[in-house]
Formats: sequence, C-alpha cells, structure tokens
Amino acid sequence: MSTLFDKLGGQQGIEQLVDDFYKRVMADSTLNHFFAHTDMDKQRRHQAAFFSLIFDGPKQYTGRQMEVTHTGMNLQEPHFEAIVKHFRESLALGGASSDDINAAVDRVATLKGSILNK
Ligand code: HEM
Repeated sequence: MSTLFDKLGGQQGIEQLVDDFYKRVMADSTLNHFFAHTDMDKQRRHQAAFFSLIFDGPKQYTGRQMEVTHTGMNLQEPHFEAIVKHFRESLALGGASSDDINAAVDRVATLKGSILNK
C-alpha cells in the first residue's frame, strides 16, 4: 500500500507543495506578518520534513514540536482555517485527488490543539 507521502509525489511532490503553499501564505496579509522574522528557506525545509513525517514518508524532521514552535504566537481558529485553505489549494494545484486532499487535511487537523492558543 502506498503511503500518503507517495501519493503526493514523494519528496519532490512535497517540496513543490511546500513552495506553492508558502507563496500563498506569504501573499496573505492575515498570515504573513507571523513570518516577518522567519528564515523561509529553513522554514520550507522543516515543513517539507514535517509533512514527510505526518504523511508516513521518511522520518527526517529535526525541528521543534508544534506546541513549542507556535508558543507566543497566539494563533486562533481563523489563522488555522486560512492555512488549511492555502494548503488545500496547493494540493489541488499539484494534482492530488480529492480523497488524498481530505486525508492530508485530516492529518493536519489533528494538530490544531497543539498549535492554537499557545
Ligand atoms: C495556524 C496558522 C499557523 C501560523 C500563522 C504558523 C506560523 C509559524 C511560524 C511564524 C513559524 C516560524 C517560527 C520561527 O521562525 O521560529 C512556524 C513554524 C513551524 N510551523 Fe507553523 N504556523 C501555523 C500552522 C502550522 C500548521 C498547521 C503546521 C503543520 C502542518 C505548522 C508547522 C510548522 C513547522 C513544521 C514549523 C517549523 C518548526 C521549526 O523550525 O522548529 N504550522 N509556524
């Protein structure tokens, strides 16, 4: 059985997904200010490794835990919804099926409690 990581195009697919996703995030004025002091090359690397982890690809993530890295940002539901919208659009652009999009969004949604109100 192929993993969600494989279905989304493996390492290359995930890297393209992350590139497109952060283009959308950085064009969104409700979100981009959070990243004003973030090294975006490192962010893209860490996000690609994190997606690989949560989509059952290689376990290569060396960044911080979700609770820790989002502490002090006071992220709220609308921020999370905006992220999910961009994520869905990037997945669709990459040609993912609606089943795979929903499966990927479900995995991300399990992290909500670890990310919001920290
Ligand atoms: C709710 C909206 C979100 C906002 C505004 C947000 C914002 C940020 C920011 C600004 C950073 C960089 C922190 C720094 O520069 O040190 C970061 C790190 C990170 N975020 Fe988020 N985030 C959100 C949701 C998410 C979600 C849903 C995920 C997972 C799918 C996620 C995964 C990560 C990862 C993997 C890192 C890197 C941690 C590290 O480098 O150690 N974030 N986030």
